[in-house]
Amino acid sequence: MNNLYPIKTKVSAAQRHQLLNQRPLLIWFTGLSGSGKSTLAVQLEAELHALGFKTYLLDGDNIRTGLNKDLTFTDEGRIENIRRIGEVSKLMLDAGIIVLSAFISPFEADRQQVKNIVGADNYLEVYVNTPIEICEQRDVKGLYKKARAGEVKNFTGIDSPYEEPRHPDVTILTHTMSVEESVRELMKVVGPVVKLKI
Ligand SMILES: Nc1ncnc2c1ncn2[C@@H]1O[C@H](COP(=O)(O)OS(=O)(=O)O)[C@@H](OP(=O)(O)O)[C@H]1O
Ligand SMILES: Nc1ncnc2c1ncn2[C@@H]1O[C@H](COP(=O)(O)OP(=O)(O)O)[C@@H](O)[C@H]1O
Repeated sequence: MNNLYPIKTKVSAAQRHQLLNQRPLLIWFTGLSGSGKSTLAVQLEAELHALGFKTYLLDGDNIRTGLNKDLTFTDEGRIENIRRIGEVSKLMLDAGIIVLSAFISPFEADRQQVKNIVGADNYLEVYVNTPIEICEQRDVKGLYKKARAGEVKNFTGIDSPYEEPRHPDVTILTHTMSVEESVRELMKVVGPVVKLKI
């Protein structure tokens, strides 16, 4: 750090967390486009919120249209996208929030970097493992069709790589499970970590 002197606040992270009465956590969803990241993150957030947890969902639409609107889908663009999201997540965790992040995040090194940024204890990786054939059949946004036609370049799984997570905390097979079953699986893992208030 060059000539930078971060201020020392009077309120500590622990005090903020105590006031909110929860343990912050980053729930990091990774998977192909159309795998089910947003669907699961939206539903899981709704369930946590209904139980009284303070949450925030970060996904492509609220980040790539705002903070990261200068970034493309080249490898470099994706690397910087994930780095910034890791830093934003860190700030939100410091504030005491349970953060749900839904980004393709195709590179293992970048996911590891996020884990390092926020601290391993605060990071829970969810691999939304849906075969590309199923994602392509779903084609929720019509992007696979465009990518096959060459109208969208550097599309993940077609002409841009997706590296499978090596050690995900949870793997969800959306092609064999309903959304409800998948969220129940997630709650089983997330619940004990954030210490459900029941
Ligand atoms: N070339 C290319 N490859 C992949 N995805 C593309 C591309 N162009 C646009 N989109 C749309 O952008 C969403 C993925 O953005 P992410 O920020 O999650 O991508 S990444 O993590 O930086 O790889 C992705 O959203 P999801 O379908 O929710 O994954 C697409 O809607
Ligand atoms: N078990 C499941 N979990 C998540 N999505 C599922 C599941 N089964 C079917 N789907 C469907 O798959 C699609 C996933 O789209 P979306 O959540 O936008 O994916 P992504 O955010 O990864 O691009 C949705 O239409 C959703 O209804």
